[in-house]
Amino acid sequence: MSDCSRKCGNNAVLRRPKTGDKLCKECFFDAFENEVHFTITEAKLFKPGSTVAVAASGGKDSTVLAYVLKQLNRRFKYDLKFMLLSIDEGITGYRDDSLETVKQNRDDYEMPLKILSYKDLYGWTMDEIVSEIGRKNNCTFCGVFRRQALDRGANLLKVDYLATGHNADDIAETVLMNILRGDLARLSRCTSIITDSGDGIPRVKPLKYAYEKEIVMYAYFKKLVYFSTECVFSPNAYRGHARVLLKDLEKIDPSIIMNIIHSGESLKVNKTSKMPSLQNCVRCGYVSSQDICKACILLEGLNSGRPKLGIGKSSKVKKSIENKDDKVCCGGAGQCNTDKTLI
Ligand SMILES: Nc1ncnc2c1ncn2[C@@H]1O[C@H](COP(=O)(O)OP(=O)(O)OP(=O)(O)O)[C@@H](O)[C@H]1O
Repeated sequence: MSDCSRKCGNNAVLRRPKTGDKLCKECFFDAFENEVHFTITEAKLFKPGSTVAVAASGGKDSTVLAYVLKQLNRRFKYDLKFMLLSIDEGITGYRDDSLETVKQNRDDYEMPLKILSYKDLYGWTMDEIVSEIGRKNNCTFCGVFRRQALDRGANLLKVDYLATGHNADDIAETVLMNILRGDLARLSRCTSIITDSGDGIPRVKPLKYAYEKEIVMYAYFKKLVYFSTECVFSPNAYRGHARVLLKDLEKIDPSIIMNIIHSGESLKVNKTSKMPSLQNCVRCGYVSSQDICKACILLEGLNSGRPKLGIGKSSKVKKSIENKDDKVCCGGAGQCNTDKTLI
């Protein structure tokens, strides 16, 4: 390859997927880290002196996130403390292996690690849920439970922020998905770099503008240890379509990813559109747009032998629950997410 475009005197070893610049390794690291730093400072993501839980799956995004945050904290004196928070969904041959990677990250980056499991929080592992529901709708359970589990973990650790490794591709995919579904409520909030989990601990996305391809390159050239196997259960089909579409568009012009994010950020929801109002779940207290939150409904279905209960339309679900004696979410087993003492 030719000379580094930054004229540092080194040979370029890569072409940046985001900008097309030909860079040497050091200049790429510098550019990547400076952009994440810019994202953090522009959005005032963290207050100095705070504690941040990094949601760590062992995958490339959260591994790079933990590593870069540590670098930037030292370089720019953010005065932050970090912890790793992992959710063990109970997926044999996938999460058990990736958690070993997270433990390695814990040692390498000197960040304390907390692991919470679905089994302890909800009484079910994903392996058990899949044996009930099959492979078709299992992502619904996993996504809903993980979101709540991360919030519970952040509360348990008493951190000031929860940082996730969502990258630019993830956000652009979500914008596309919400447009395709006509989901205005989600469309209006999916590009936010800071979101409120409902329990007062903000969720932040420092890699919001980092391209997935660059995250992989950064991890590769830094020789970071991460887990790259796909989940053994079926992927979310709808997101899969948005993903394929985005990858095709990226081939035509990589800046399409940023353009989609910026378009999503600029969208204003028409005031006449009906938006759900948020309240607290009457069972577990978690923030929800319905009387009973999605996690409690899914759990109700599992515990009452009707695992598809939470999969359909919410109006049908409500009717079905009202027709049943549903005073106890977990059938009295004491393992449902109404039991806050579990964490
Ligand atoms: N089991 C988990 N425990 C803790 N955090 C998680 C877990 N799964 C996902 N996350 C968080 O949510 C983010 C987005 O998750 P997603 O499932 O989209 O994974 P991904 O894009 O493959 O990211 P990664 O490469 O970090 O696994 C992750 O970067 C991580 O911060």
